[in-house]
Amino acid sequence: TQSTRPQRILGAVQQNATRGDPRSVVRAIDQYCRSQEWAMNVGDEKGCILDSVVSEVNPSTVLELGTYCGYSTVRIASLLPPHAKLITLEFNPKFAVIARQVIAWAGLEDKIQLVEGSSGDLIPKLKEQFGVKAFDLVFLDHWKDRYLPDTKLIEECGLLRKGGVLLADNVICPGAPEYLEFVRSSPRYESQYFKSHLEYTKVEDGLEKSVFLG
Ligand SMILES: Nc1ncnc2c1ncn2[C@@H]1O[C@H](/C=C/CNC(=O)c2cc([N+](=O)[O-])cc(O)c2O)[C@@H](O)[C@H]1O
Ligand SMILES: [Mg+2]
Repeated sequence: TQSTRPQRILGAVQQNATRGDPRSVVRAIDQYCRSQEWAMNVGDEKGCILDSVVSEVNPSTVLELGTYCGYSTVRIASLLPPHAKLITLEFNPKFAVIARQVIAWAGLEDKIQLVEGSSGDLIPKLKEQFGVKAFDLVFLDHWKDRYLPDTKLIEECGLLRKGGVLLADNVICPGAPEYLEFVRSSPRYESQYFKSHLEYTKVEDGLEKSVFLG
């Protein structure tokens, strides 16, 4: 039977990456998606910007919205300090199954908690169910029309600490215009655009980093 793109991405990891070596997992996915078939991973170019923001924030707790195959999940977690935790939300069970195997291949199960369900349902439960106090970093990479409602939900639930950082992928392509307008005009955020390119292409895209001022 025909395999799916996420299954083929997992295959590329299992064939080309070293078990327990997260950066080799990231490299294997980028090589596959650049040479064989495009996929919506944040990718290697924007990934370097992601790495620099993660290293600068040096977060203890990270929230990722939209796991997909786990590329950015592994990329972020590979840079976290020893006791830091990353919670990633994914509502498509078929993607979650793949992402769990990619995370396991990278040997990062202890740092990453993949929770299946929709962000709108799960965000209000994160405090009580997962003992989360507040996030130091949120990486938004799910449906683009959910960026703004979920940001407001995260604020309402008191899940973002003062000085906490929102980092949003695809603010140009496919684009998240309402989100961008909100974080750039709100006095409660200090926003900065990192110009780059859509993964594996020459099309313009970028990341928006927004510091929550409380
Ligand atoms: N509310 C929610 N709660 C939990 N999981 C959710 C969710 N909404 C979506 N998801 C999951 O997040 C991923 C969607 C990403 C959309 N990205 C994109 O559509 C995308 C498109 C392009 N592109 O078209 O060039 C490039 C990119 O970098 C992109 O991220 C999928 O795995 C989906 O199942
Ligand atoms: Mg993206």
